[in-house]
Amino acid sequence: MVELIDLHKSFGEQKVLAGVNLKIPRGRLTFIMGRSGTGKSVLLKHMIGLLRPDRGKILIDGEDVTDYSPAQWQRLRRRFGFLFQEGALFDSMTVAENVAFPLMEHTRLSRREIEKRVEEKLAVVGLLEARDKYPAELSGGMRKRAALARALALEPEIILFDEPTTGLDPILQVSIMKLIRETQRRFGLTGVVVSHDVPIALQAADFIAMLHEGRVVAFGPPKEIRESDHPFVRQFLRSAFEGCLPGEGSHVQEKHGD
Ligand SMILES: Nc1ncnc2c1ncn2[C@@H]1O[C@H](COP(=O)(O)OP(=O)(O)OP(=O)(O)O)[C@@H](O)[C@H]1O
Repeated sequence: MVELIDLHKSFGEQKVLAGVNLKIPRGRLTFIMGRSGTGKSVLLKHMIGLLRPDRGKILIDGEDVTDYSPAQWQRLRRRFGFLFQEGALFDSMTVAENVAFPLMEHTRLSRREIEKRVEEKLAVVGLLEARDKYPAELSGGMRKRAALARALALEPEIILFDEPTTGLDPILQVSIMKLIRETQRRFGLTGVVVSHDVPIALQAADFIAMLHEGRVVAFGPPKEIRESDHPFVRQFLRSAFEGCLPGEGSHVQEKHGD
């Protein structure tokens, strides 16, 4: 569905993407992982035309969209939902108004249809009760759920999450990830998650792409990634489990212990 071919991107002297090849499988949840500053968000932004590559191609459903005009991208983007790190809600709007916003901007649905859609999406994320609250009155987890409802409002085929669990306590991290996973399955969405969280990724992902030094150095289901013999992948997984109590994560440490 989304295919990146030999994608290159530099900012001035800084080379960020150095030949990324990645096929995002349709209807599955793919995690993009890698160290901080390695270009995961930059990669995500190429998928929705917010950045243009210096070289390489972006295919969506087999169509080359690399040189789409801003107007073409804008139309295409209606098929995407986003939940960005800074994906702030509008503070001056209630939860329901926030979810309604993209519908008012991008559709010709009637007021009643919009209200119905907003209710549906708030029900999916368990926030119906908070519909008239303002973002400042919500906890961090509720804000993420509201942002998820907003991302779902346009009923996208593809949904992109940039660090959806950052800033939440470990229990909320798991519950948000579960919600993302359930929603993705329920609607058969193509999901892309950028995350640092190895245990969550190993549990929730259908596929994991490991980005390192500007390239995807490993791609596969969690089991394959776990068994990868790529030195960076091994180091990345091992670091995630360092500090665990003996026994926890030891399968990774045993396998990659050196
Ligand atoms: N618009 C831009 N202009 C200049 N440099 C940029 C721009 N966007 C990103 N960069 C640089 O590209 C590099 C990769 O950034 P990116 O945000 O993609 O990293 P990341 O892997 O998502 O990091 P993190 O995990 O910390 O969020 C960084 O060094 C960043 O400063």
